[in-house]
Amino acid sequence: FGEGLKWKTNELTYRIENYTPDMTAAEVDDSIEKALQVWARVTPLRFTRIYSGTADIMISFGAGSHGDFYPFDGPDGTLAHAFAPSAGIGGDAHFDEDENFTFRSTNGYVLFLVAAHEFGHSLGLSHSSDPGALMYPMYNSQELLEKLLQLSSTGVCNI
Ligand SMILES: O=C(O)[C@@H](Cc1c[nH]c2ccccc12)NS(=O)(=O)c1ccc(-c2ccc(I)cc2)cc1
Ligand SMILES: [Ca+2]
Ligand SMILES: [Zn+2]
Ligand SMILES: [Zn+2]
Repeated sequence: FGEGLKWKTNELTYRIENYTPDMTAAEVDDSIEKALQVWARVTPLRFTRIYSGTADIMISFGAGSHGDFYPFDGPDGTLAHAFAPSAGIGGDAHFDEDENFTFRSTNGYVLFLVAAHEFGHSLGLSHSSDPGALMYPMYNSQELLEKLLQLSSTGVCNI
């Protein structure tokens, strides 16, 4: 997804375009904000939420073919994808509505973790080979959830 590009400014806007029925709107908002905070802690970036118009990072849920050239594949498989920094679709993050996203419980995909991973791509990062890394290509909730919750408490981070 066009890795390696960087954002020109440190002030980025994001917009949550729609919600998943798997969680309450407040839980989705909280998951997205926390996922962005993870990156705000380790970069000079600042994220501002907007409620209309076009944001740098447009966040939406969709299933199957949802308007770009990367249709989703039903339950499991691809969970989400995000586009590297650029105008238009760049930075946008799409989440596969056919997945069961959860707030904190592990009987589904923890939205906070998937979003944090996707926003890494939105910032131009590619995958890491370190299995403990947030940008590891495989979703592994337990270890990372502890690490990220510890991060949000101590501020130390080795993503
Ligand atoms: O990696 C992704 O962002 C997507 C899209 C994708 C597929 N191949 C590539 C290659 C390069 C970049 C993105 C993608 N693949 S995915 O299977 O939907 C996927 C999403 C999130 C995660 C993930 C979530 C949470 C943690 I912690 C670590 C990984 C792994 C795999
Ligand atoms: Ca899927
Ligand atoms: Zn998409
Ligand atoms: Zn990824």
